[in-house]
Amino acid sequence: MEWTPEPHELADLELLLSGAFEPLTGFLGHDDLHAVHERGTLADGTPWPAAVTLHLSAEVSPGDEVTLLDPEGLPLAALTVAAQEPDGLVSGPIKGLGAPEHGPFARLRRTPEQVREELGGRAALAVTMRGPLDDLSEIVATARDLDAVILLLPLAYGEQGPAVVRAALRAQEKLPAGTLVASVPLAPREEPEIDLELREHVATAYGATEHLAGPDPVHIPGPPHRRGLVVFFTGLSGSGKSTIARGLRDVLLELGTRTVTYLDGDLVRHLLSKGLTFSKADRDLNIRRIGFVAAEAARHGGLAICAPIAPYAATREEVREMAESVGADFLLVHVATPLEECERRDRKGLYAKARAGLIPEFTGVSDPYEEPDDADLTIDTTHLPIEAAVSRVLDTLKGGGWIR
Ligand SMILES: Nc1ncnc2c1ncn2[C@@H]1O[C@H](COP(=O)(O)OS(=O)(=O)O)[C@@H](OP(=O)(O)O)[C@H]1O
Ligand SMILES: Nc1ncnc2c1ncn2[C@@H]1O[C@H](COP(=O)(O)OP(=O)(O)O)[C@@H](O)[C@H]1O
Repeated sequence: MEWTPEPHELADLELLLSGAFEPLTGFLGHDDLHAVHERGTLADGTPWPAAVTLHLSAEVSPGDEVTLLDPEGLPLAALTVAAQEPDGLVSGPIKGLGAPEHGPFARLRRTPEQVREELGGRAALAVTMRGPLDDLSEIVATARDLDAVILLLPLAYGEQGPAVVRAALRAQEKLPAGTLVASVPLAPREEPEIDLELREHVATAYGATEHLAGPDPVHIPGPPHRRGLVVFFTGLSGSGKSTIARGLRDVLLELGTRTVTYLDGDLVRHLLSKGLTFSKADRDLNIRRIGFVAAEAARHGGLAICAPIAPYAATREEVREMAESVGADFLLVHVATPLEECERRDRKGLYAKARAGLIPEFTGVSDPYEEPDDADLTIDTTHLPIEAAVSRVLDTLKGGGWIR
């Protein structure tokens, strides 16, 4: 079978294949993980600080071969399953099928072996970096004391990856001639001590005789009016989502201070999600697609407005995570007009049809709507003029500093 691992798993896979995670040769299984958590070693006692795992939600059996793909479908490795835990974690040896040779600064992704060869047995001071180096003098002095070559290892992972490599190249220009740079896709670990220990292991694999950890990057988020924002309306059919969303879009366009992307419900169902039904799987896919486009707009500082029913809490949460993962904010507006009122309005005559059994799986009638408990704003439009509803959203945006 084929499987596309998550981004952090793919990063670990690359390090497993390149030898940067030596002595590991594959994803860890139950006994090794237990030992790592308990003692900071593998089951056989070899020091190893961090979990390196792969989660596979499909069921596999020992001996099965799984082809691991990158998000574009390129085969990266073959995993021979040793075991699968009840929670889906899969262990087993892996074999590389092709080097991932694309992406920014791919030419700087050298294997530990290549770097060690270049060092040719000289002492090396490795500096692992997750952000710019603010003090080069300490590095220069340490390298001089040790009579060592400086090896900058930008830990290029995720959105910030290219920026970290650029910081390493800038530092390289100011450091002594002969300073090497190799980019390492090491995903950060949650616990700082474990992250640091893992960085040391990786640095050693690259031939370091000494390791310095660069300073943690300082994340100063931009002011809210420059940050991306996804305003996500959810509610029953006829609750007023589109009416309020359109009103909001128009006011924002009149103000002219933000770039607005309006993902009109009809447009979505007729273009982006054409052909999808109202089954749970298709509704989820519809919402994920909307979330993906909205997050892309917000990634570049845009303000995206979406107004689907989005009946499932877990899927709404996924969209929140998609927005936040690109550094944008997410605002959930629950248009909480009760079913009776939506049905009384019945603008499109759909509730009548649903009651008559002509439309199956109709939200609120014969299909679920999970009320949000995490809404940033809740609006019941039963006795509210449209302008007042739009004003409530605008006030929230002003209050949060998203518009000025
Ligand atoms: N079975 C069923 N259930 C709910 N809604 C239905 C259904 N069939 C068609 N419609 C019409 O489709 C609109 C909802 O589409 P969404 O894309 O917002 O739905 S979802 O978020 O994917 O659940 C919704 O439009 P709005 O009234 O604008 O919400 C309905 O008119
Ligand atoms: N305060 C309000 N906000 C939004 N819509 C309202 C309000 N009061 C009455 N309505 C009416 O309710 C209906 C909502 O329809 P629509 O916006 O298409 O809902 P949805 O997109 O949630 O299906 C419209 O006919 C609209 O005029």
